[in-house]
Amino acid sequence: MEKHDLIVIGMGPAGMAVTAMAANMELDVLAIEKHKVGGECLNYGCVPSKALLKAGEVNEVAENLRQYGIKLSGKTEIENPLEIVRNKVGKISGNKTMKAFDRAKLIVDQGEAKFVDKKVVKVAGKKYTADKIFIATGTEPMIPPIPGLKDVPRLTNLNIFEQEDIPETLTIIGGGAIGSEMAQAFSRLGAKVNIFQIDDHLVPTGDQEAGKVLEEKFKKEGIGVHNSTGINKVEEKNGKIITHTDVGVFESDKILVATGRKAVLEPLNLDNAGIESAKTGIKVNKRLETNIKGIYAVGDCNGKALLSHAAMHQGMLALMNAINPTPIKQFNYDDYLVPWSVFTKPEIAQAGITEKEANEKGINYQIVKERYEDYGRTIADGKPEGFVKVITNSRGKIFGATIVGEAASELIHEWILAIQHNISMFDIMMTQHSFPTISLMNKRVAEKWIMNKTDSGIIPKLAKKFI
Ligand SMILES: Cc1cc2nc3c(=O)[nH]c(=O)nc-3n(C[C@H](O)[C@H](O)[C@H](O)COP(=O)(O)OP(=O)(O)OC[C@H]3O[C@@H](n4cnc5c(N)ncnc54)[C@H](O)[C@@H]3O)c2cc1C
Ligand SMILES: NC(=O)c1ccc[n+]([C@@H]2O[C@H](COP(=O)([O-])OP(=O)(O)OC[C@H]3O[C@@H](n4cnc5c(N)ncnc54)[C@H](O)[C@@H]3O)[C@@H](O)[C@H]2O)c1
Repeated sequence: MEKHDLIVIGMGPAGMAVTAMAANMELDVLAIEKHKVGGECLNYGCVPSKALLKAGEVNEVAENLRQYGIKLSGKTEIENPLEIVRNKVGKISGNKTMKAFDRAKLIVDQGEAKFVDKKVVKVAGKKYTADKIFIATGTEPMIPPIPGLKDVPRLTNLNIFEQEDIPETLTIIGGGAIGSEMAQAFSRLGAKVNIFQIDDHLVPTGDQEAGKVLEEKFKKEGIGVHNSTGINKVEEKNGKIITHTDVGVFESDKILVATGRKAVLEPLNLDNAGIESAKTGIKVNKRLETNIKGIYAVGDCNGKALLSHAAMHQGMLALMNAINPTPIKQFNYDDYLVPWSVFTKPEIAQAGITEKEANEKGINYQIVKERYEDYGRTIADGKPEGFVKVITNSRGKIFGATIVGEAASELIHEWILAIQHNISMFDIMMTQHSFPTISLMNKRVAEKWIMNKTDSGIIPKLAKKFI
């Protein structure tokens, strides 16, 4: 039987991180991918969705040039944005990406890897063994049990980017990350979009107020947002999709289902290796090791965070744990905060806990908020929607930050750094940020925290005394 140092199952962001790092360390790696290298993220997720959002943004800017004093003679015409998106994905997944795996052995598109026992994996009729095995098999779209939904032609992230044209009308079930991003991308490229979701605000895992800012923008752009709405039935009639909801019956050309994800573990035959799993994914400890020594599960398949950067980070940590001879100084996944960003306009980004979570945890906190509409740069840019909201306390300890607005996905990293390394509001205030960057909003909110202090209490009294 062929023996390797490492076997990696699945070549999305998590598996790619393990494979590239291990091969770079001159370990002998076998990576097995049943479909395409790049996984969900590169082929059907992050990359095509961001490319389509960019096409939508460019069209929106072109259609609204008047706000900058520019007149466009004629109208923009939507030609082939989905084809351009596919070309971009093709370019990224080409030689440049594959070069990172030059030193590894890859088995791609030869079927699923399956456990034979805790040391042996089988693919395409051949058995392989390794000292360490990394499972990085990701998730698939979860289709909710809405009557009729399984019987109509439906879109998920797996086929939405394969369409030829932008549909005239699009129903989206789900107002989370995928639903919100795709609603704005397709709407800005000409589709009439309606979102239906059971939650009460867009991007429901995040801050409610931020979700409402996004909803207001969506409504201005003509996107229908139907929160807390049940869907009773979906059917196809004369080539149209008919969606029966609590708030009426809606007809559309296409329907996109974006209602969360599920790990598909049956094909792996985990039982043969005695690996434990739950409904949310493969069970792992803090070191990302399964209940079977030497077998790790990283990325979406363990259900800890459904995000590419988290998947890559987990891959890196698990590999470092696997090659670390000291059982004491292992890398603990829970020590590292996971930021997230939704790339709509305005963007929503989160670090640490939300206001709702602070309440649930009974934390004695105060909120400091700085609005985009009060800052010269964002007004000059024509991007006045949004805010930076920080959950802190009287000593300036930072528990969480929510940003909704232009460049939120960039600004959030300062707060991740602050929370993870115990940097305070005072430290942020004392750090120069160049003017007029949007990042300066972070310093302005820290200054506001100090101003709130100086508005009352001992500081004004001392200032008066010593002036
Ligand atoms: C539309 C969309 C947009 C997204 N946008 C973002 C974003 O902007 N930012 C972000 O951080 N995240 C985003 N995500 C989430 C991100 O795509 C996932 O978190 C990430 O892909 C998870 O990586 P992974 O390696 O764990 O799994 P995956 O990327 O799902 O890769 C798993 C791989 O394993 C393979 N596989 C499965 N079973 C087997 C088997 N038995 N044998 C061999 N191979 C197997 C699969 O074919 C797949 O290639 C988005 C997701 C979607 C759907
Ligand atoms: N920018 C990003 O980082 C990004 C972008 C896209 C996806 N993702 C990742 O992909 C994951 C999946 O995204 P998603 O949007 O599918 O899920 P999600 O968990 O973000 O949102 C699920 C949505 O589906 C709705 N829903 C669930 N069941 C329903 C039902 N029966 N009827 C009506 N509505 C229903 C919920 O109300 C919610 O709005 C996310 O957790 C996220 O981590 C990340």
